[in-house]
Amino acid sequence: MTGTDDVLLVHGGTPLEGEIRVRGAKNLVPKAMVAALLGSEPSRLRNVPEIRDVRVVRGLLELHGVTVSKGEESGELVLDPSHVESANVADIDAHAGSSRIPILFCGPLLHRLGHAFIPGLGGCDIGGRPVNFHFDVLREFGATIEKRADGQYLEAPQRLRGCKIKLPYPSVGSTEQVLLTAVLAEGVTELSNAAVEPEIEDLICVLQKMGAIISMDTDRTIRITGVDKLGGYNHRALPDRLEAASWASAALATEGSVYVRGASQREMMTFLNTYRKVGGEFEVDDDGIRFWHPGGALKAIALETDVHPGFQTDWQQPLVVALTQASGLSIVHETVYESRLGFTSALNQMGAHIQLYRECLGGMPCRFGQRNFLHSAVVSGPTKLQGADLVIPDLRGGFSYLIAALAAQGTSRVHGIDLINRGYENFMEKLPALGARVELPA
Ligand SMILES: CC(=O)N[C@H]1[C@@H](OP(=O)(O)OP(=O)(O)OC[C@H]2O[C@@H](n3ccc(=O)[nH]c3=O)[C@H](O)[C@@H]2O)O[C@H](CO)[C@@H](O)[C@@H]1O
Ligand SMILES: C=C(OP(=O)(O)O)C(=O)O
Repeated sequence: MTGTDDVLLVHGGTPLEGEIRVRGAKNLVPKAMVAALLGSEPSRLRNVPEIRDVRVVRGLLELHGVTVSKGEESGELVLDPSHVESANVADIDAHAGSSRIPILFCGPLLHRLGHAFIPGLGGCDIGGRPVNFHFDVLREFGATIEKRADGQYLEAPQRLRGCKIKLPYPSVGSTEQVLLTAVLAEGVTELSNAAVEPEIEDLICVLQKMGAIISMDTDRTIRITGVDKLGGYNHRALPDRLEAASWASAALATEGSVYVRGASQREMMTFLNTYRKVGGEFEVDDDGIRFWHPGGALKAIALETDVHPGFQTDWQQPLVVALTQASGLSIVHETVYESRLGFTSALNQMGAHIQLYRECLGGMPCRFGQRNFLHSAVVSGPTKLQGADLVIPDLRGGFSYLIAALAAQGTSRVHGIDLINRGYENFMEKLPALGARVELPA
């Protein structure tokens, strides 16, 4: 999509009503695809959504000699890593800035080839997003790393060795880096202060199916006993709890009712508790969750994002739009990313009252409190939103703008909607299916 194709006209004021389906998680599927690189046999990944991040990783894997083809069922990919050793990666620069996933190729490529090249990373612009923990842990395993103008060059002079690592912060990507590296390293790796997001547990399930030996303690410690060889896997990806929560927030903000087929309660417990505190209703059945606005006033809340099992940061932006419709003062403390509240200035242009603060307005001081970042917000509501011209800043901020435009009176022009394809499967079909009045400009 380019030019006017990348703009969506949203005529607001209609509640979202109906049913949509979520498939596998954006934050698991690409990593499970990378895991296939570690195997000596083909892997089958099911419940794969058609989103840009999957296409990007597919391209990268193919460049590295993995044959990726469609399986028998819809949403199934077969990944055959038999030709990795003979791949020609001359075009890898074309993948620079595509997503955050290339950094996770380090361990698998070092095991298979003894070297790896990682181009510049992409991902949402919601903070500095350094990768220092990743490179620190790879050095612990015995890798050498050289930073050049075009990216990072890594080598494993000998087989990587298991080690004892403590992460400075329970980073999702760094935990995945350790997992994807330790499974074939020599000896035992003990990782403390690990991230334990549901997508990480699902990646551990994938690796265990391949033959890895991994245990998880209740105190954020993960132990991995390296093995000499891994096979393939057959796995159904866990559902996307982030997409599900986005549609739930859209139902609340537009005073609608949306059944999210595929949504799973277990991975969404913290979100569901918060949703109930705001005044949203939900009903869980075996196939999904219905979310709705029961009528009457929504309640203001205090909300702090955190690592799992806390309130996931990727749920924050869509829910903030619903909080503009709650009565009273809501407090939001973003503790995972230092710059994830910038999207609120456009909501203010639409009529919201959101004030940002550099202080930690939460129960506990976070890493950003003394560092001059606008990472807390006070949302006063309820406020009537008016349609506006909006430019999408990042993935969840983008979906939040769609929600705000749908909840607003009048028409909004939302620019940059292609970014939403990175993590929301078929959202352009799902919106009208829920009764949203959206159109591409003539
Ligand atoms: C593709 C994917 O799965 N993305 C998710 C992943 O991102 P990602 O894996 O990039 O997020 P991390 O958990 O690593 O980052 C969390 C925090 O740690 C910091 N940090 C991280 C690595 C590092 O080397 N140094 C460092 O300082 C980051 O700047 C950030 O402040 O987890 C995030 C937190 O749940 C989610 O919001 C993203 O949707
Ligand atoms: C921040 C996100 O993703 P990424 O890490 O891929 O930028 C997200 O999914 O909201």
